[in-house]
Amino acid sequence: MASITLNALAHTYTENPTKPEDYAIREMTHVWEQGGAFALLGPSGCGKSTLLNIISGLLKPSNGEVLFDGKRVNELKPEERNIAQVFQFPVVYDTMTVFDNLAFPLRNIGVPEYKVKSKVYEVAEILELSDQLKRKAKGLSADQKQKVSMGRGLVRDDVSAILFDEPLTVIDPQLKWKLRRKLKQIHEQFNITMVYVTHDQLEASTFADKIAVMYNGQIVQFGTPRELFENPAHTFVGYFIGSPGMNFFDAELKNQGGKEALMFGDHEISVSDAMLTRLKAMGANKVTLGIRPEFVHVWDGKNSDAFHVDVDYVEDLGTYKILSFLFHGQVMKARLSEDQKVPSGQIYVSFPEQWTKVYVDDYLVDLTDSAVDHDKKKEIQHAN
Ligand SMILES: Nc1ncnc2c1ncn2[C@@H]1O[C@H](COP(=O)(O)OP(=O)(O)OP(=O)(O)O)[C@@H](O)[C@H]1O
Repeated sequence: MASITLNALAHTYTENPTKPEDYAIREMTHVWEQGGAFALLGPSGCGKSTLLNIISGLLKPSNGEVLFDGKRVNELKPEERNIAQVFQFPVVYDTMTVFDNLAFPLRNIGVPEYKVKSKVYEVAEILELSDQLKRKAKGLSADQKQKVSMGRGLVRDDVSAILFDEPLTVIDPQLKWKLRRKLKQIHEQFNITMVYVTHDQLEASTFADKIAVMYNGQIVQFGTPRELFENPAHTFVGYFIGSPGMNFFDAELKNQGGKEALMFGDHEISVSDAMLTRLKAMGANKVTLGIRPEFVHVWDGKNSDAFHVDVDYVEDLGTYKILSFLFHGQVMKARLSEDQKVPSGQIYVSFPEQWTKVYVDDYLVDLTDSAVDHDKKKEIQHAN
């Protein structure tokens, strides 16, 4: 078991990189603490597999270091790193029995046979494979094979970490949920550092205590599922997490009757005085505002403090409804609870100040950070 540190790590597949886009991994420093259950979440092509392959040693990074428990491992071969990796597609030996497949990683490092037996039985029990041990792997279904693949990752006590690269891709939807729960249970039982790569937010949040959201070769936020939902640090996190994602609209900082205000067309959007002061100090005249559909307040009747908007349509999703409305010509969404009246025509909505997030150059303006910190985050993204 180990912590995994990525220190000023960057990777390019291009021989002579000249611009940030030439990097599959843009410079990042990141720590996966020992024993944690983590997810690496991001869309296709954002660099997830590249990062996993660098950690496991299948790929040599262009810059920076990988450290396990503080020790540099860049020069170690994959087999010397004690990392177990479970891939999208099962890696099993078809001609071997399930028992021999599970025993393989242990026999490979010369573990005595009595220990092999007890460990294989233990892992088979957890994965509900005990009654399959004598079967040849060839006859197993895809999800049983993937369980064997996972088991091969779990049998060794000496692994520093287990990396899962979209491990449930080939699993039936009904079984996915069960296996995800199983993995979580295994994590609690074994206390091994686990990094679970996926493009699926539900998979990430059911498995992981903390999720790293990756976008364009950068980890743009590392936080609990709740933090990512309530306080997206980057517009991409707002857009990618949640269903539907965050509403975004552009606003301008203007002087209205001697006082600064954030305006969206003719509408003044309510943010704190501290935020207005911060934006002025940053020289940020144009900002992006974000509010989750769950936090848009839809009033039942007329309200002088709310915006008067047009209902576009209402989508019924069973236990809740999504209302689409037009706000100054822009389509926005609000989530209605089951018991909420379905509005039509013209209605009143408001955006509670605490849930109206302000972004400058895609990064959250966080009043708990200094203005300098905001610029630093931007700089990191544009580094290399
Ligand atoms: N061997 C390679 N040679 C050149 N470019 C590559 C290579 N492997 C990946 N890339 C590029 O690096 C970027 C990151 O790819 P990577 O496979 O790491 O992303 P990913 O998030 O794992 O995507 P997916 O979920 O589709 O596998 C992409 O632009 C991809 O085209």
